[in-house]
Amino acid sequence: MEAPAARSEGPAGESGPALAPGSTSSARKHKVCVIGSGNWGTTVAKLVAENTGEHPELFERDVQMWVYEEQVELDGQKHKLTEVINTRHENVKYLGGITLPPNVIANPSLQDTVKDASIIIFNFPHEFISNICKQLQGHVLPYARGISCIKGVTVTDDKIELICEYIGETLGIYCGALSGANIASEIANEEWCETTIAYNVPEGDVQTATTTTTTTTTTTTNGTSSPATNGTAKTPPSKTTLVPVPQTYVPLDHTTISSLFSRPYFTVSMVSDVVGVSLGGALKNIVALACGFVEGNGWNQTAKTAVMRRGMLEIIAFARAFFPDAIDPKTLWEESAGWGDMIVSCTSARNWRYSKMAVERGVSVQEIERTELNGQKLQGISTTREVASFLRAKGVEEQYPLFMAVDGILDQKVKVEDIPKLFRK
Ligand SMILES: NC(=O)C1=CN([C@@H]2O[C@H](COP(=O)(O)OP(=O)(O)OC[C@H]3O[C@@H](n4cnc5c(N)ncnc54)[C@H](O)[C@@H]3O)[C@@H](O)[C@H]2O)C=CC1
Ligand SMILES: O=C(CO)COP(=O)(O)O
Repeated sequence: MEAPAARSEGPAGESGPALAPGSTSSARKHKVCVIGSGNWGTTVAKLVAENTGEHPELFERDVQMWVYEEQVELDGQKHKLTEVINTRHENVKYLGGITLPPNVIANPSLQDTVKDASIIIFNFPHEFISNICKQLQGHVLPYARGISCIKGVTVTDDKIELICEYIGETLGIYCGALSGANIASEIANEEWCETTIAYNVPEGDVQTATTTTTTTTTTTTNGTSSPATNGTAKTPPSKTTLVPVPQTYVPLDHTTISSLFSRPYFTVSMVSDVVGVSLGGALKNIVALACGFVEGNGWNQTAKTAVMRRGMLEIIAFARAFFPDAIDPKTLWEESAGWGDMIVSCTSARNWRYSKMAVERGVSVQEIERTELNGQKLQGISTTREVASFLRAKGVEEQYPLFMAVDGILDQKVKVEDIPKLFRK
């Protein structure tokens, strides 16, 4: 194996802004890293690294990608996954067959990955959030900003938090959310799709005419902005006192964030509804499991459509009940993070595919996750568990019959064929 790709030179210190090659501006560029290297983590690292390479005036070129280190077998020998990624430029375990840009650099150290990063992209299965955040505490720049691509929630007894809220509070930074109808393998193959990024530029960060904490803009791939329709959403008040991004940096606004994620094959819509974007992505995984169960049971598209419709009603009810000031109902209707994600998740994504397989084979979906996914995770399983336990703690489980039925099916206490009875008046 050839030597691992070298790290790029460190960023300039507070007093010495790094100048982009060929840039006439003295603004300090952002250093970007990705925490997570699964199917979606690696895909997002690929697309942002393409952009950091194409926008040297905005971003440092190299993107450190944290890899949960493991051994992989290649040519009859065991190798560290990080070494394989850095030499073959391919994540052979989680995104085989896709060549990564050489400026994606696999790093087994969490602390080293986030060192000097002003933009941190969080992208790993949500069950690891607490452990990872604990290890990151005290190691991120005080003014770093996050984008969570994670679909899930965190629940402690009768308290529920969005993943981006949890990250923000644990690390003392602001964190937005990216979610949409996004199948990693298709995007890695550069097939076109859309996504939604919810980001409220924190007060005190550099602002431009098109980005404020209360105004939403929709930024297209060509960088134009237009007024968005869902500008009424409010972000839950942050309990954290934020350190502003220093004015020496390139402004960290909707335009810069859009430039980091937009690709010709990845259309980004920037909004402000962090709750709608986060909950749409997290809760649709419960509905996707239900759709797989129903289809695996031999029922067809009409039954599945009923489940999707019922599921969306429960998502909206859940958001209104537990995040009452923050959800903008338009997000779920108009954004990729709403109905778009619901449709793709219930017709072709992993939670649907493997829950269908479980019923067809007569085994549990947990067993299928263990035997068929080669380390990938079905987020619907843990999200269902967490949401059901939260609803029980709140004493409102009867108001969410579909969510609770999925929990019962996972426990083998409810039969798939009993689902229609739950909705009889
Ligand atoms: N794969 C997809 O098409 C999409 C996934 N997402 C979301 O992205 C998030 C990340 O999912 P993927 O990248 O697909 O992951 P994945 O399911 O493909 O991979 C699992 C990952 O977990 C890591 N891991 C295993 N044990 C660990 C531990 N103890 N601590 C930390 N990490 C550990 C593995 O190294 C691997 O990177 C999820 O919330 C998912 O819902 C969102 C959109 C699309
Ligand atoms: O979120 C996704 C599609 O938008 C991917 O869902 P799965 O994790 O079920 O593959």
